[in-house]
Amino acid sequence: MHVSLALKKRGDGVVGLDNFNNYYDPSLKRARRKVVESHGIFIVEGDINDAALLSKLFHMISFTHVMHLAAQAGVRYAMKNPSSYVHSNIAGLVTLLETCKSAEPQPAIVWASSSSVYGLNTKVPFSELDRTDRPASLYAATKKAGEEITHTYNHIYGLSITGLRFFTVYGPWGRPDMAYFSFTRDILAGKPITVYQGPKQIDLARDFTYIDDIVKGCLGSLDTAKKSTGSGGKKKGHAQYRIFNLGNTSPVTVPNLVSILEKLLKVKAKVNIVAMPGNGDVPFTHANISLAHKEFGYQPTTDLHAGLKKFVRWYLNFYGASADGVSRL
Ligand SMILES: NC(=O)c1ccc[n+]([C@@H]2O[C@H](COP(=O)([O-])OP(=O)(O)OC[C@H]3O[C@@H](n4cnc5c(N)ncnc54)[C@H](O)[C@@H]3O)[C@@H](O)[C@H]2O)c1
Ligand SMILES: O=C(O)[C@H]1O[C@H](OP(=O)(O)OP(=O)(O)OC[C@H]2O[C@@H](n3ccc(=O)[nH]c3=O)[C@H](O)[C@@H]2O)[C@H](O)[C@@H](O)[C@H]1O
Repeated sequence: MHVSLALKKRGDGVVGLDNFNNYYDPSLKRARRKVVESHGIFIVEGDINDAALLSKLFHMISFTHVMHLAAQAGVRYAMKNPSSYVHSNIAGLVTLLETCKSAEPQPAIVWASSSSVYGLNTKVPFSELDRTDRPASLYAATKKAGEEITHTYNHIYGLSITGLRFFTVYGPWGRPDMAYFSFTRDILAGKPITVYQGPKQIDLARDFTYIDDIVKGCLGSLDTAKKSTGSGGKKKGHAQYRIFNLGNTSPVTVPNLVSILEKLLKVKAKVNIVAMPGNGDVPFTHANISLAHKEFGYQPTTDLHAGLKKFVRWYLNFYGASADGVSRL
């Protein structure tokens, strides 16, 4: 949503595609659709596995770029519904790449990988050159596989491809399954929240990255993603294959996230602290963002307090003062 609005605002033509699945409340997805369509962005309802639909779209429109964000997200849900990750993050990606390599001309592709590919790395901050062969979750493994699969489409068909490893993105219109969102909902409803703790009771920490900073990184990488040199599936010159971290400048612990929310919501949280279950979570993430900064000037400017303040303002407006998680729009 945010990327498409930013592209439209600067004058780009934008067409979106989403299958509006029910991983979380589809009414939130449809509310986003209303916002983007009110700005003249057309959203096609469909699945990236629908090769015929993609082919029809690419015959109708000569896309110069593809910003591929469609995926089954969420680290912990992979243990409940593994096939959804294969469907969207592997099969769906390949279907999209097959369409792009045959397109005339081939679009430059920028797609969302994930900080989770760093898996069980302990060297921080994570650099793009660090090992990524020990994913801790199926989600992470599908994103790592995506990086390997996109590399082959660059190598064989000359597709220009950039992978962006986002680090725990949050902000207005975000995802209800993520901690910042579900904690806000439950704290306001007076329900207990569960805070996971790592080995030896260490606090878990994330490089929480505000959505507006991520959008700037996406547009920066789109602008520097040189168009492919191939056309119609035939490789010509050497096209770009790039990977960048898009994170923040310093990680914040989950207990600190909770205390910021308590202050913003003016409600004391009821916290159950439990040992981090073996659910694919990693104790911490922290990005080295120097490569994205050097290549396209990526520089996050929103710290967690400022970002959560904007998120809470949106949340109370969208769900209303009762904030019971039911949209009033
Ligand atoms: N939010 C984060 O913290 C974070 C961090 C790292 C990477 N990412 C990646 O960024 C991208 C966007 O994530 P998000 O957090 O906005 O999640 P999201 O679930 O809100 O957005 C993904 C969208 O893709 C759609 N979708 C899923 N499978 C599809 C399919 N097969 N066909 C068509 N549409 C499909 C969903 O309906 C959803 O609207 C994802 O690729 C995710 O893995 C997110
Ligand atoms: O950067 C990524 O690539 C990933 O970012 C995001 O994953 P995470 O960083 O795990 O975000 P999130 O679930 O908000 O948990 C935040 C913290 O709260 C802890 N957490 C979580 C839930 C809970 O009930 N209690 C708790 O302590 C939890 O253990 C963690 O320490 C995306 O969801 C995912 O799609 C992926 O893309």
